[in-house]
Amino acid sequence: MSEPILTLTGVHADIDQYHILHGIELQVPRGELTVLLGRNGAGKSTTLRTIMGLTKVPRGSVTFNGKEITSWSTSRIARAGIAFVPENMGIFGQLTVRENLVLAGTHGPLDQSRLDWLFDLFPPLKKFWDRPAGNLSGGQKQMLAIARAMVEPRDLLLVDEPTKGLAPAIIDDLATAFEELKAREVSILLVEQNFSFSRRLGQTVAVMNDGQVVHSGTMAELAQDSTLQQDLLGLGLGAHQ
Ligand SMILES: Nc1ncnc2c1ncn2[C@@H]1O[C@H](COP(=O)(O)OP(=O)(O)OP(=O)(O)O)[C@@H](O)[C@H]1O
Repeated sequence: MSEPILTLTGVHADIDQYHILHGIELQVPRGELTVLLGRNGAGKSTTLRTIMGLTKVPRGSVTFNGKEITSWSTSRIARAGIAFVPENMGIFGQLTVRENLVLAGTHGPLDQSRLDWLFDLFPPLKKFWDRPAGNLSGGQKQMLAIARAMVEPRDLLLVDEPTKGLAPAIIDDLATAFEELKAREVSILLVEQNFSFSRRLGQTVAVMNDGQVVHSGTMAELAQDSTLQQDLLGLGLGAHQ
């Protein structure tokens, strides 16, 4: 296997006086989709925020593309090639799709070939180009949020719970969009609680509980092993199957 694009080794993280992550071990293979599962409060969002340099890391290391980025600023981490879609998506509802994308660019005017790449991935963005983003469906808003994060080329995409609050038909559209991203071998780390969505998309999986990764392996192994599933579902995933 080639070197993982991202490796967390013994990562601890604090928010104010609270110790939230207790020694995270996580590897994200290059060109694959990795799912981070776990019950509410397990520390999944904090793990993504920590990768982005948004929480304090008193111990441990984060390595991206062979470079240790643990103490880098968030803007430097983003420029180094990590895109982040937080749970609230961070899109502007009153601005058009085009305006949302223009505002996300940091290197001047949008690159047309990049836009064509994004339209090919997410056709609704082209269709609703001049419409307010607030009028898009929940799944289309997620597509716009991902497009904003990747409006300039990035090597790794972090997405926090994209299915949250979405109806099943919309989740299906979103899964198709992620399959398109996978087909382009974008490296993705996806936080999810929806196990069927995760099983459909994930190649690698890590499961968190109480600020630690308690299981990691292939999604195929987890999908076939009902005992293992039962153990992990016992952590609280069952309600979201
Ligand atoms: N700003 C904060 N101040 C104090 N504690 C926090 C803060 N943010 C998160 N926590 C705590 O950190 C722990 C991990 O939260 P986190 O949001 O990372 O979990 P999660 O696995 O993403 O859960 P969810 O699916 O509910 O978002 C939880 O116990 C949470 O209460």
